[in-house]
Amino acid sequence: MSSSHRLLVENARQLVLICSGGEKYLTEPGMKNLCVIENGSVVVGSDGLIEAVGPAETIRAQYSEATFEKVIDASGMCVMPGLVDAHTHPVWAGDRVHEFAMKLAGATYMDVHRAGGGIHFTVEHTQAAAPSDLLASLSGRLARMQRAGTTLVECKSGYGLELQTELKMLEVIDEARRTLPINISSTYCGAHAVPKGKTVAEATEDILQVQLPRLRERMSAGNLRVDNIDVFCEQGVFDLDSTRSILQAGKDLGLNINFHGDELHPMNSAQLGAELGALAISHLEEVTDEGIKAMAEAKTAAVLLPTTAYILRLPQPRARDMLDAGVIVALGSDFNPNAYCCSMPIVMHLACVNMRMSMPEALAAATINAAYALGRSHTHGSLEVYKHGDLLVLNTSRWEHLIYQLGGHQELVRYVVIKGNVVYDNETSTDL
Ligand SMILES: N=CN[C@@H](CCC(=O)O)C(=O)O
Ligand SMILES: [Zn+2]
Repeated sequence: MSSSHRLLVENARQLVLICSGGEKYLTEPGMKNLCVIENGSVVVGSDGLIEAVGPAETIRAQYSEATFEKVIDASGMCVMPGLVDAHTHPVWAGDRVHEFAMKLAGATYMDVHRAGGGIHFTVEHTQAAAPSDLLASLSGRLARMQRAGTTLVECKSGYGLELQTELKMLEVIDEARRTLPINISSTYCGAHAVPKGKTVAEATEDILQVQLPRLRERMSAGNLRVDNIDVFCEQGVFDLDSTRSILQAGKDLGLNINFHGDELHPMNSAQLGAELGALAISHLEEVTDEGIKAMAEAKTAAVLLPTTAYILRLPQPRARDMLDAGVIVALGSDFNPNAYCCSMPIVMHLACVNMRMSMPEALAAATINAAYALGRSHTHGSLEVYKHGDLLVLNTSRWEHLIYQLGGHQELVRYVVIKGNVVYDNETSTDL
């Protein structure tokens, strides 16, 4: 092969493909047996897509005449797909460090919410913020995530709760998607809380009659891209009926259903999601056996959020029961002013220790299955030919160190690559 290519990463001690048969997701048996090549190389073409992966000597022979814009010698290092964060709330103003102190002193999430804090506090600050300030803080947060290895991230609106601010947030997300290297899946979450002074019925009516129709106009005019619709289905927030009507209306607009369910109380959100053909449901700390069965049958991904259960001291999501039942389990950081974590390696560590997942299961959940939860597993989530050349080079000889070394990703991540371009080069990376 004599043509020019964007990137060659060669001689990786371990090349973790995740899977190699075009799988759109992995369930428990596949998650336990990830596809790993010892001493492997990967080639990314000038279109940013993976052109070849395989044993180093095979790639060397195949590309002996080729030229590359960049070559990374990954001898002694590991290469894996970029991580996928399937659930974040990264657009907001006004941190909530004072509430962290309240919660440490014993207040529950709903105590703070009912007292007008929590999401309401963030809504007030986000409504008042200029789009340029929101974009600046979003960009900084996404850069942090990228340095921790995330190359595809879901970003929600939901701190507006009225048309203008929800649109402002979605526009900021869209601007980030157009201008930053990180891949973004955008989610409309206008039903994140019931605005102060409104009933659930009034809030639902506003979403159905005002917000969604305007969103439809903006999307069909081609000046706003939104991928998913979300609702916080919870006691004291949106009940099952209002959740159903909002999600169905979003689906009618062509959005993927991807919502918060069964977090603090069993709401039968899992059964509702399965009935509506949801692509994913997040949280699920309180999911029932029937809900687990329904999700497995409907192929609705469970996006588990270990930071939330950790910070709020909630019961852990039943990851093992879900995996055993054949549910597609994915992971997300849930980055938001309540759970301030930008690191998927830390999320995987918590999933292993607190939710009893194995390291291969956690990595599959943070790559191919998280991509599935965002409807992107045909292009992301594994190192396979024709997928995006999004990958990490880790300064360690075994990939499991990324999970084992709690917080160690800051030293272990040597390069982050998106579509064959190095977007983070960590010269201070060390292998101890
Ligand atoms: N549970 C609802 N939403 C977020 C929290 C958002 C917030 O507290 O600002 C979550 O997923 O944890
Ligand atoms: Zn959330």
